[in-house]
Amino acid sequence: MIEFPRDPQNVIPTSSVKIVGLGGAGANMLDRVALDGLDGAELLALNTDIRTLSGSVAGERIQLGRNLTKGLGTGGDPELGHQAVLEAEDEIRASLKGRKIVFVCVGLGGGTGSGSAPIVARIAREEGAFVVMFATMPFVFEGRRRREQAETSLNELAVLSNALVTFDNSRMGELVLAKQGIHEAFAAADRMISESIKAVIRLVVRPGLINIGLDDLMSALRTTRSRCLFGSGIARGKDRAQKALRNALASPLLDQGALLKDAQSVLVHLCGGEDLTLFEIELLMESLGKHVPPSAHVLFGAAVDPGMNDQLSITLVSSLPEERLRDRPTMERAERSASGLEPSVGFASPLVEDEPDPEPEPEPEDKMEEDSEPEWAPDPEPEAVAEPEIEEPEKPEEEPDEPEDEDEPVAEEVEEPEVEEDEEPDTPRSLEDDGFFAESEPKEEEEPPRLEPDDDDDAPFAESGFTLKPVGSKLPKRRKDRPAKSKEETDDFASAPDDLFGEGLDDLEDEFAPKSGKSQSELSFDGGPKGRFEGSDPSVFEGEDLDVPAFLRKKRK
Ligand SMILES: Nc1nc2c(ncn2[C@@H]2O[C@H](COP(=O)(O)OP(=O)(O)OP(=O)(O)O)[C@@H](O)[C@H]2O)c(=O)[nH]1
Repeated sequence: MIEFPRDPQNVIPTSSVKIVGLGGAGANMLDRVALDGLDGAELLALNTDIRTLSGSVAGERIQLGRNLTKGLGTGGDPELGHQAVLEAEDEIRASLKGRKIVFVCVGLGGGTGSGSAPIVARIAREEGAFVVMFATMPFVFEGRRRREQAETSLNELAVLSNALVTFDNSRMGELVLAKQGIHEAFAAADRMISESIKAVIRLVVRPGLINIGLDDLMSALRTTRSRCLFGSGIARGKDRAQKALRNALASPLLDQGALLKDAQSVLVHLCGGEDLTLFEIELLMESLGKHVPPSAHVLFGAAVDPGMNDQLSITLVSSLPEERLRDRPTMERAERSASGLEPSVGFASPLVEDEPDPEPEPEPEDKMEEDSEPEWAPDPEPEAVAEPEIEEPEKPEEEPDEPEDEDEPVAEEVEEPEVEEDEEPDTPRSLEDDGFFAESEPKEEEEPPRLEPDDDDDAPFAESGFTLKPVGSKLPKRRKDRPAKSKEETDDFASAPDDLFGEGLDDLEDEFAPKSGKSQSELSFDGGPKGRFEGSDPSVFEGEDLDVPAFLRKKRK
């Protein structure tokens, strides 16, 4: 018999792939991709801020707006970002020349990223590349202005990119615990994005038995105003196909697989070692079929990689229109609320399906398998990688699955989960307003914070599901008479966390300083009973009573 070697079709060499990071957030995402390790693909960082640019691990860096911003950021002005990138257009074009596929990572909402992303997409398209845009939307607490800037840019990107993958930072903030810092929230978001980028690159770049082409990818991510649904899991050993699928569905971006129920197309990629069997593939696809609608267009790809040894990985990519996302939690929360199964707001943990999956699964739920782990593994904390409850019979009393979160009852108090964009306050919310200084409140433990149903300030948290808990009315409001700040101070988010926390502490000091101008009265140290020394002679040395504290003796002189 003559052996016919299968030729991997449509393989894109990694050398024709470039990953571009725009602005501060893009640079951080790029760093994450590089640190997580991605062989072959070249990295290019573009930024106005020379300080951030020089710290980037990207092999290639281009400064934007050399003459315009002179090495500084744009201070949150997308128009400056737009002009700045035009200054470097020739350099960027030269760098992207000949690339077949260009991935662009950007955090929308600031000036450089929002202003330059559409231009970079245009240049890459003009050079003949397929452009996949990974964009984050700002956290809710960043305020309306940033969100509007992000929306404007997103609208342009929807037209200019071939595939647009959006991530909501707020949503990804759910990967960190309430008490973790904002840096952890960003880091968790970056890890998730990095995993998604790597998975998509694997899908289209790695030679496969059944390849997923760029057109398939485009079809899976076609919806313009959508959120990316992504999950990736890996497992080995007995039942590895089932375990890998379960781990992929455990990704918070899939809400335990619940969001796939509305997906119109789902891209599935399997990768295993040389022992990958057809039976495993069939089993896995059959199980997946229970999570996606029968009408969904399932794009399937598979690859054999000897390096996987006995492991099997599955990657799921899909997208869901934003309006569906808005509707869905509302309905689910209302239903659960009515059934008493769930607090009416604040789905801080990934959603659990209302009805258990009828599919009986052999694995016990009480532990994560030793030989399997979700590939994204963003957070060592237990609830982030909790086993999906899709296979368990209904256990209503176990539904709120985060007993360790002492702030959880706060969510139960709120009865009005829905907040429209328009209802956001006009002025950007400060971190103080949103309760970021919970830790600095000394009496936090004694007096648990209460969100009132009519408390508009706190409502955006309900919508976002972001797990940093507000302490509501206990915190001081930003002072109206604060002197105007410079543009960089106000808008350069690259330094925002430190700035904001610093400012916040100042505010707290100011707010709690005595308003009357009177100083606090002093406790008297002398004159009271002296306990066991009562009646004994004072210890006088060189005319000074040593029993009186030194600072009081000084005062008396
Ligand atoms: N995921 C993630 N998002 C970030 C990070 N840093 C900032 N962001 C988000 O990205 C948005 C834009 O921030 P930057 O990228 O720093 O801003 P820029 O595009 O460089 O613009 P300017 O600094 O205003 O010139 C912010 O509003 C945040 O929502 C990060 O490290 N990770």
